[in-house]
Amino acid sequence: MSGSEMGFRSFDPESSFFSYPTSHLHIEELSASIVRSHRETTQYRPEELQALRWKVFSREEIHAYQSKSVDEMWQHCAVRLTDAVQYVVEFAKRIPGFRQLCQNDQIALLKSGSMEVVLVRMSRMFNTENNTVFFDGKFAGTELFKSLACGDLIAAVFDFAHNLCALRLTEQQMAVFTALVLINADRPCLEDRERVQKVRRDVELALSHIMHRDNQESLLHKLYQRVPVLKSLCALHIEKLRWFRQLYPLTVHSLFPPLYKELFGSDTDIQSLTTH
Ligand SMILES: O=C(O)[C@H]1CC[C@H](C(=O)N2CC[C@@]3(S(=O)(=O)c4ccc(F)cc4)c4ccc(OCc5c(F)cccc5Cl)cc4CC[C@@H]23)CC1
Repeated sequence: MSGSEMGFRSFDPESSFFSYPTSHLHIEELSASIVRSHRETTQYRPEELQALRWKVFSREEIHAYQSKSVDEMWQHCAVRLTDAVQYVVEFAKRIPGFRQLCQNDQIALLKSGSMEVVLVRMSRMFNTENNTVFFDGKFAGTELFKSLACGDLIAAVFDFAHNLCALRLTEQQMAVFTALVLINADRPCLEDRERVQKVRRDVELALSHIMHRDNQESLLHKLYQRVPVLKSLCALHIEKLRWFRQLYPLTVHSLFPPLYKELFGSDTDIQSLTTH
């Protein structure tokens, strides 16, 4: 295979232009557009979160959350999760290559990956010094979520956020990592797996390019190690939702956001995720 077929323009001795392998330029552009999409579709900037870092809930406020009924607190979190997922849908739509995928595959990737991206994004909202997460305008510890009656899931969600937050990813690294979490050719129900793999390949190159540039290649394997934990967290969430729906079928049916039910309810077809 010749250089030009591999996407390399040969050096032209006449012109002063020393050509980069086009793939490098393409990867640079891809990284920049993913970072821009991330910045445009996250609800809080790192500097805002930094400024709010020590704004924690008072004992009375925590008690108020703990006094909520199970179904009320579940509904509250379901609404917040659905809101966060909508930002992830916006993020996905702005990733070059994602929109070129067929509608079915865009929806399949969002259905299986959006919760994982939200959980990765949550690590930006975490304070490892007092083990709290930004929630409803202040930082909250696990005890605030007691009325959800799923302490093991909450503990696992906090644990994941803590470990990822401890890696101190930059916004650029976080942006490209979330694109990688989303664009996964092993997801179920994909029509054109090859196409997804091709888009993923470029995002993988973008992540290693950024980590190399930041001299933090050692973080790459730590990041890849966190991915299976995401999968188990989402499985645990679905398991808890089944338990919750048995107890409170009406709450789920009439008070949970339709998008939440489409994403996390069992095999309902997706209406509101259509990404045109
Ligand atoms: O876009 C941004 O910038 C950010 C905005 C804020 C986003 C964020 O952190 N989040 C979006 C909503 C929220 S949360 O803030 O409500 C929250 C909930 C529990 C926690 F321990 C911590 C936070 C959330 C909601 C439900 C959930 O699983 C489904 C679920 C359960 F697990 C358990 C019971 C009921 C339900 Cl339904 C998991 C998470 C984790 C991510 C959290 C992250 C992205």
